Amino acid sequence: MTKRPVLQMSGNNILKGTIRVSGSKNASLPILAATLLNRCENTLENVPNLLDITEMCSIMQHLGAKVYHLNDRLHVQTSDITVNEIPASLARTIRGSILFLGPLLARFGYVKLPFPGGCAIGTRPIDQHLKGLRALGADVSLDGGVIEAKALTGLRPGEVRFDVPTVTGTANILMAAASLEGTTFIFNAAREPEIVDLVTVLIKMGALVKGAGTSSIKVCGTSSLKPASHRIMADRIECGTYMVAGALAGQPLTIVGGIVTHQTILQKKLEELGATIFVDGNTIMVYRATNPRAITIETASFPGIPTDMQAQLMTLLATVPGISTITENIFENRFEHVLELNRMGAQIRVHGRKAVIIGVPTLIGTTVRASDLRAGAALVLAGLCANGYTMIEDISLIDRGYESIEDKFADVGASIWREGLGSKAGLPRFQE
Ligand SMILES: CC(=O)N[C@H]1[C@@H](OP(=O)(O)OP(=O)(O)OC[C@H]2O[C@@H](n3ccc(=O)[nH]c3=O)[C@H](O)[C@@H]2O)O[C@H](CO)[C@@H](O)[C@@H]1O
Ligand SMILES: C=C(OP(=O)(O)O)C(=O)O
Repeated sequence: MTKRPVLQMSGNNILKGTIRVSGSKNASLPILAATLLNRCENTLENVPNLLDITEMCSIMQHLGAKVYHLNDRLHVQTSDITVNEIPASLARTIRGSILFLGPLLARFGYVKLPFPGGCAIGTRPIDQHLKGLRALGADVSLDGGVIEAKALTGLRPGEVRFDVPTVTGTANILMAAASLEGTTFIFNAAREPEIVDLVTVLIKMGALVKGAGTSSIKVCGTSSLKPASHRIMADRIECGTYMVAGALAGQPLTIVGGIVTHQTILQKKLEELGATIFVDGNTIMVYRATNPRAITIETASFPGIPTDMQAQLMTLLATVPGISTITENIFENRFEHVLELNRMGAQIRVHGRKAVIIGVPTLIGTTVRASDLRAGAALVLAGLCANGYTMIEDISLIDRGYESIEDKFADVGASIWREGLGSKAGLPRFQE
């Protein structure tokens, strides 16, 4: 009988040594989708070996792209894309599948795509993506969870004004606009670093883009985009997760390969809590908070505390004396990890969007379940510091976004291992 893999760890770990941050999942996904625009061979470095990337590449291959590794680079050849529909079986595996909407519509004037998958953390509407594409001349309909968009005479540049800043929505409009002759304006755009990384690639392809990283972006597109070669930025959520691990158990934990300027607010919060952090260039050294203080956290879009760090921070606050609070402002249903942390002895109550955390002396190891990617990461952090043995089930959710998490923590002294069939994240490398 197949035994699904689990992560196991013995508790009270001290983390000492150097841990390296991989390439960003949420930057790789739109950049992979953007390669559909130029009908060329593109070369990407630092693409992380993650389940979400494997799924994204499978969709690219379904569409007709050739995707293969050569000397640690991912080559993506998009000359022969013939398909402009994605079946539900592929689209529902990842949130990133929504990122094909803009590029396929721009390339073919038609796309049919079921609602995307991804972390179950709220309703995750896509009305802003559709509003943006309509502003560029698309005729969009929704039928039984399937999106169909047409622009039979082609999309046209225009003005897109988002009601809420959406990361993947901004990426979709940027990609479509980059391939349209003329100027498109995007207002209330997302300012996340992953948008800046995507824009860097679109500029390499030949689009002129101003304002990435601010809420107003101007795109002068071209219908003859060139091939691009790009090194994906470091994963700021993985980096943040290790910073929290350092604040929990670092003696010290040294994090390399991240981008310090992406962590300004997180660093301030960890220091407010009592962790000691030294920064030298992009090396971040984090010492455990020995006399931690309760703090208040609110998630926000960049440069605020990311919603993707909320669960990990909750683990950190679970054993801080006093009463801390976390308000989740981005997604309305992102507290599933509370049940599992409470199972480990935490005292957390949820009141709508606010979690009230009464610090307990220690967490206690037990069997828990990852309900989504970051909830899974939060449980890894909890298990590393708890008293006794912890087992985490449903770890494929963790493999969506953390490359070799158990190897990385084991290399800095943690007692953590994976068991069960398909034990190593088991991600197929695309053929050389
Ligand atoms: C693949 C990827 O990059 N995923 C990230 C991306 O998700 P994703 O792009 O799905 O998240 P959005 O930025 O779109 O969501 C931000 C907010 O806007 C709302 N909204 C969004 C779109 C829309 O059409 N209508 C609408 O109301 C959402 O409900 C949410 O409240 O940004 C999130 C917020 O930083 C991160 O947690 C995810 O890790
Ligand atoms: C929510 C996340 O991912 P996705 O948007 O791909 O579900 C995440 O990375 O934390």
